[in-house]
Amino acid sequence: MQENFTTTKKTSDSKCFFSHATVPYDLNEGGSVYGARLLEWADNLSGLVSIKHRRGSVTTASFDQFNFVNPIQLGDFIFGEAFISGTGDASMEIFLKFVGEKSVTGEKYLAAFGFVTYAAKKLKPGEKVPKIIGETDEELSIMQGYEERKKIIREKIERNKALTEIIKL
Ligand SMILES: CCCCCCCCCCCCCCCC(=O)SCCNC(=O)CCNC(=O)[C@H](O)C(C)(C)COP(=O)(O)OP(=O)(O)OC[C@H]1O[C@@H](n2cnc3c(N)ncnc32)[C@H](O)[C@@H]1OP(=O)(O)O
Repeated sequence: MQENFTTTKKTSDSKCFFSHATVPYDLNEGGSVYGARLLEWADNLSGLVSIKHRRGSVTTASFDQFNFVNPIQLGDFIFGEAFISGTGDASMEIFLKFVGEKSVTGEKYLAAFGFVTYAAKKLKPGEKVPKIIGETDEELSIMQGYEERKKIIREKIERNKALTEIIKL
């Protein structure tokens, strides 16, 4: 019998949010938030988004890019947001951003943003991840660049094949 897969979903079906008040445990020796803490939150947030989008198991394929724009200081609030910004057959690209906020003045700044690719696991024969429909102006603008980013990823994957041949174990 033919399986009936959900073929399209909206960004709001899977969008996820993160909020946190910076504590000493988050800091590097320079007194700002340790980059790897942000990467951990980013991986977790994008994992949730991709699971909600495909409603099945997923794995992180690549941090395609991650940009640390401004350091986050002790006591600042951090607000994260992530949504599906493009889909392939088995892959989901997640855009995410972290916005810092001074807890007393409310002043906001862009702390970091990036793109992470997740791959769906255990797809059934003929199944693809659902396509994505953007809803806000910001989502639609970011989604416009997906095909160009995917082209770069395909080229990277090809180059990596050659690299993995020469990496010594
Ligand atoms: C049921 C649920 C319960 C859940 C319960 C709750 C749990 C609460 C979770 C909280 C959220 C935390 C989530 C943490 C998630 C980890 O921590 S995952 C751990 C780290 N990641 C890994 O260990 C992955 C290791 N790598 C691999 O397994 C394989 O290399 C991969 C990534 C699956 C790719 O395998 P492959 O054979 O190359 O697969 P292939 O079919 O060629 O490619 C599949 C797609 O991935 C894309 N892709 C492959 N490599 C790359 C790359 N390097 N760059 C970009 N795209 C790539 C391909 O282009 C392709 O896309 P499409 O063109 O089909 O759309």
